[in-house]
Amino acid sequence: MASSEEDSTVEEKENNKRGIGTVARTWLIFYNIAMTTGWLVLAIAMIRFYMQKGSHKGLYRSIQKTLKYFQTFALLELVHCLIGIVHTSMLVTGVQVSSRIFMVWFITQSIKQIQNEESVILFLVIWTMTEITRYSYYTFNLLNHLPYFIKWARYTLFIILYPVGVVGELLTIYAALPYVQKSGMYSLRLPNKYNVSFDYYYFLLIVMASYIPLFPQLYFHMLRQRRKVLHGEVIVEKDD
Ligand SMILES: CCCCCCCCCCCCC[C@@H](O)CC(=O)SCCNC(=O)CCNC(=O)[C@H](O)C(C)(C)COP(=O)(O)OP(=O)(O)OC[C@H]1O[C@@H](n2cnc3c(N)ncnc32)[C@H](O)[C@@H]1OP(=O)(O)O
Repeated sequence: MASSEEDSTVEEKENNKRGIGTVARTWLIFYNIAMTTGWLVLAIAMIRFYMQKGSHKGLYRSIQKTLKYFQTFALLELVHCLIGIVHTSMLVTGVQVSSRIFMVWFITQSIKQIQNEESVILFLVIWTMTEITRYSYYTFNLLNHLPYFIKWARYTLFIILYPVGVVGELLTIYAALPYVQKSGMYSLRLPNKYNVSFDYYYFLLIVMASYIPLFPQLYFHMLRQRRKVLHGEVIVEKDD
């Protein structure tokens, strides 16, 4: 009896340390386990596909449903941030999540002709490695049983994976450009009843250019997190 009271006090102290209650903590454990499982399922599906077919052609088509579900669920990360159950920047999370959603729904899913590009497989593999590590890190951390190698992997692998993932994404958008230009998809030409014009082709060029100022912000954010978590440095974050 005394020991279970002690256990719950330890748990309460841990929750207080993180500044979240038991309900929020339970939800986050469930969410992170679900996301780890989702990305593991994707990893296994990709490996099985490649082993059976010996080619990446058709791989995206075979995993698209799972990818769409789990990447779209990541929108909940903005909600977590908004309601204050995770202590992270809304801006950084917003850029990260929206760029992924955009890649899945408005590029790879919308433009079938590019689904067999090597660059699609590149970013898929990189995202999968990242997310398995990231969500398992959060899960073990919330359970207060965090193996050091997962912590190390979470705050080290991104050094290589992040830029490689960005290369995969940019090459994919680049491959989409001719199809977008030819089809005029998602574009609005004048004259029309709203009297506005929108050219998706030029929008994609702007998106590609926006990686130049935005990606370093994410990368340096992660480097600061790394110094804080792996080296215990006290970092005073600017209010972003
Ligand atoms: C509309 C068109 C838009 C187009 C925009 C174009 C702009 C393009 C520029 C952007 C390029 C992005 C490209 C990207 O997609 C490429 C890749 O991802 S490649 C793969 C490599 N990527 C990575 O390694 C980064 C992965 N992403 C992240 O890590 C996060 O998304 C990020 C928001 C970047 C950083 O995370 P965060 O600030 O949350 O850092 P921490 O993980 O250290 O967490 C901070 C604290 O919050 C707690 N936390 C966060 N999430 C959870 C959770 N789910 N459950 C529990 N706890 C959570 C965490 O524990 C920390 O708490 P504490 O400090 O108390 O320990």
